[in-house]
Amino acid sequence: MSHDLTTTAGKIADFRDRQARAEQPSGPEAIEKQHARGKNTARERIDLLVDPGSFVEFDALAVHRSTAFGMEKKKPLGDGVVSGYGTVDGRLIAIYSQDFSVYGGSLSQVNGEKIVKVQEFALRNGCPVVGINDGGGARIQEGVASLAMFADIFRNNVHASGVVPQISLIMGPCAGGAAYSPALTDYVVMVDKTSHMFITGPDVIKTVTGEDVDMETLGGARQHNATTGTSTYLASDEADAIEFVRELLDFLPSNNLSEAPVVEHDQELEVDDDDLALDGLIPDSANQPYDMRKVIEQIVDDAHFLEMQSLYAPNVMIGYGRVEGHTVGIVANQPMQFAGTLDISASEKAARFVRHCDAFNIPIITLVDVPGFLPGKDQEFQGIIRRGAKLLYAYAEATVPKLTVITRKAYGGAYIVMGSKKLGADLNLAWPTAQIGVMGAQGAVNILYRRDLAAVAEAGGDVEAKRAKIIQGYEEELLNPYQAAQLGYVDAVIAPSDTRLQIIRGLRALRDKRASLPTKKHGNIPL
Ligand SMILES: CC(=O)SCCNC(=O)CCNC(=O)[C@H](O)C(C)(C)COP(=O)(O)OP(=O)(O)OC[C@H]1O[C@@H](n2cnc3c(N)ncnc32)[C@H](O)[C@@H]1OP(=O)(O)O
Repeated sequence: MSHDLTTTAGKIADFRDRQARAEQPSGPEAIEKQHARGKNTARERIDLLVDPGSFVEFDALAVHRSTAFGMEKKKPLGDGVVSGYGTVDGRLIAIYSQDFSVYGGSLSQVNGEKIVKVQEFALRNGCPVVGINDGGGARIQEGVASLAMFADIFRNNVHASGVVPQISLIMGPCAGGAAYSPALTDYVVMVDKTSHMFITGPDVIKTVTGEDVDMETLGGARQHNATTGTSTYLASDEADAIEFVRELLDFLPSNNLSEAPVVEHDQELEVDDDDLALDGLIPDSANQPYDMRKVIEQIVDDAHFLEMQSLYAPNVMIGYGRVEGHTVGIVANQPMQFAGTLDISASEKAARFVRHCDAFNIPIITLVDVPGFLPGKDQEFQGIIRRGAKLLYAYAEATVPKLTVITRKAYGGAYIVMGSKKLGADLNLAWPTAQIGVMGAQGAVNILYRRDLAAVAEAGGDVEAKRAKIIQGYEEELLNPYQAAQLGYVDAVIAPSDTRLQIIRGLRALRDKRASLPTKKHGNIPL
């Protein structure tokens, strides 16, 4: 519609037209097509995420500059990404959301510049960035101009890492090099069935290797949550994904110089019945599992634990809770899964979480019941030495308050790794059921008493009775918390029922902790 642009009314009307076109750059059919795929539009997603009416858009009228393949004839306003800032529970976030209806949400030079603008806004103003991905990667028609924008985005991702939280929502395809931007961010939330991430797609794989694989198997949300560890959370639908992100943001500070929001919480400083239940948690037999989640839930306010990567390496649990309204990061061995051993996946999962907490001033509570690193050729050949070392590195490097509670087993290298005193934990507590030692009784006795046991066998004696006796002696003498307590490597042995109160007091005491590392450009974590 043409307006009389010599008048103010005409100019306003023309502006309104442009606004309307920018809101629906591909028309109502494209919106219906998106809905038919079970997906929201780019704008609907932003509306779901931010507080009502808080979104302020940047570059709604931007258009691409390409002329290849007749592109000049189709220049949708906004160029395939909606970007700007808004608030979540009143706190500022920067946001961009790819619009699949415009050139498949692909990244052009112009819409890449829009994303870069949002990243730079976040870095300057110290707010989290949420990127909603639903696109076909580099815009093919723009060639290297598009690839170069990815380089800008990746560089910004890296520069923002540890300065502002970065969260990626994958709500459609995220393929090729494009997948590396989410990979560089702190959290990757995927939606079951409708989101896919891969570096090379099924067609390329078929051509190069001859393998047949479908998109869901190759890079679906379940695969990235359970197998690759790329994704933080498997959302059942888009609303669930957005709810998770809103809650996650609530646990995090806006940047590395600010504190996470503190929630009013009246904390009872008396041992209550739920605390007392922990006294009966540990089974008499060291081989019997129990659910470490019960300990976590007893420690955090309202038993509310927001777990990250719950489907990946479940032998270690990581996530956020609050204690007296303050955010804490929890790292906990889970005896219900592979006896709580540390394998490569668990080590890497926990290491990255510890580093994230450290970057954002979030105290770390470590709950230990670990029989050791997972033995086996497979783990050794895949580099458990190099990759397990990441967790050591992360704990030793972290300067935030670190509290460790040993509930049962803490053997060998795994004892050292899991927030041990000499690795730099501030407060180390152990339950009377703790077994701190170089290894479990069975292994120790087999090594130390091999000859004695062989001699008994040769003499026709009862080897098993002898073994049981030595094991009992070993357990009584060495597999307890008291040697560590005598040496000062645990600060106190406490009743399980005292754990919540001790953690509250410990966190209060450590609230103003100051610690720093030697000045350097950066360390060189084994990667
Ligand atoms: C650095 C990097 O990013 S390298 C990666 C480069 N990108 C890729 O390899 C992915 C290319 N795209 C695809 O494989 C597919 O389009 C998918 C998987 C993303 C989506 O598949 P579908 O859901 O079947 O959608 P479809 O293929 O019809 O694409 C939708 C529209 O987006 C367009 N489109 C998709 N990807 C791109 C792209 N990278 N550049 C330009 N246009 C694209 C399609 O041409 C199509 O346009 P049309 O509606 O005008 O026909």
